[in-house]
Amino acid sequence: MTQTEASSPLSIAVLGGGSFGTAIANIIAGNGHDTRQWMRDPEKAASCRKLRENTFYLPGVVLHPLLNITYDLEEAVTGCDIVFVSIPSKSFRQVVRAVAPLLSPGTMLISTTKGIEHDSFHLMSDILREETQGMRVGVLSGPNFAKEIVEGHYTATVIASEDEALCKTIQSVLHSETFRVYSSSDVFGVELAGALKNIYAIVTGMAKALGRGGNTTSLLITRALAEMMRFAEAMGADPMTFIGLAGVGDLILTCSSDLSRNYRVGYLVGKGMPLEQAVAEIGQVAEGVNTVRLIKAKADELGVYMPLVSAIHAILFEERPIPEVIRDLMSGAQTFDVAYSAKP
Ligand SMILES: NC(=O)C1=CN([C@@H]2O[C@H](COP(=O)(O)OP(=O)(O)OC[C@H]3O[C@@H](n4cnc5c(N)ncnc54)[C@H](O)[C@@H]3O)[C@@H](O)[C@H]2O)C=CC1
Ligand SMILES: O=C(CO)COP(=O)(O)O
Repeated sequence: MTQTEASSPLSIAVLGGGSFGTAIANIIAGNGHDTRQWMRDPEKAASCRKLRENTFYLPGVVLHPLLNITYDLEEAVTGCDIVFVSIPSKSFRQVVRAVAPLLSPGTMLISTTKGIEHDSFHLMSDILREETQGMRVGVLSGPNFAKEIVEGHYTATVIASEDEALCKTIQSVLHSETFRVYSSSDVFGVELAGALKNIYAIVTGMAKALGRGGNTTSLLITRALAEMMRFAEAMGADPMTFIGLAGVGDLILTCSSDLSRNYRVGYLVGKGMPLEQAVAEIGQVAEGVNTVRLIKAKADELGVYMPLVSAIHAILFEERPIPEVIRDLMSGAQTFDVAYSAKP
């Protein structure tokens, strides 16, 4: 597929019946493409088709007439040029494995999932490459609340792929009057940024619950960025990616709004609710909870200094009292503000 081909209508599937899958599918249908959204639950699919509304995840939003909703995976992906995968990281591999034999060679596979696979530490693009052969792979990530996208708030995101033509196609397919798509060739950095920022949304949500103000939020977001960049560098990603939309852009958004499920988990735990109950209360995926465990283990293994990750891990999984953890954080060594320099 070339850039010029993207201007004619394409066949595009979105896997996942949640809030983000629905938001993305609605944009694509709005741009005139043959769009199919797959959700595994036949009853939910029938309800969305009948009501032209996803009352389960995005109530109040009218689904575009060109959006076809199905629970039949084969029907969803057969003959598709592009398949977006909007499935939580926990089930991502299982769904990709099921869809792989149904895809034509050269299909563009785009992950929108901001998480890391449990046990393997694989990112979603790794899974796409491992479970399929001969496909073109990309990652979509950025400051993108599904609810705000469908409400038409001006929004931008990032498509990351080493395949420049793929980036151009995705820019064309998603671009609208209210939605812009920037490109990056740093797949690993963009994907890592999307997963990492969820951790700090839990932290800032907790700070809000404890009555902390703007100074504290700013302190947390800025030091979170420093941690993210340090970790990225240790993992071989380009730290500069983290000053873009998928890095600091998404960090600011998710750490400052209770539209974020991760922020809300942090808020509820900060108010004294047990973690499991907080996760159940949210009722949608909060990827950061699992990501905290994985990043803490990886940072320890690599010897990367990540005091905020250690602190939130101690609160969520080591039963350390919040005031004690905050005291430790505030009494840590006072080091340099900015560790990166443009100077040689
Ligand atoms: N909601 C948002 O504003 C944004 C979400 N994302 C990311 O997109 C990914 C998906 O998130 P959401 O759509 O928000 O999640 P969600 O919690 O709203 O929905 C998840 C969907 O996946 C489905 N699902 C779960 N396990 C499945 C399985 N085994 N087989 C088939 N379907 C399965 C659920 O039934 C549900 O329809 C997450 O990784 C999230 O980080 C990215 C940007 C924004
Ligand atoms: O990634 C998001 C916005 O960019 C959504 O964040 P949550 O998963 O915390 O809701």
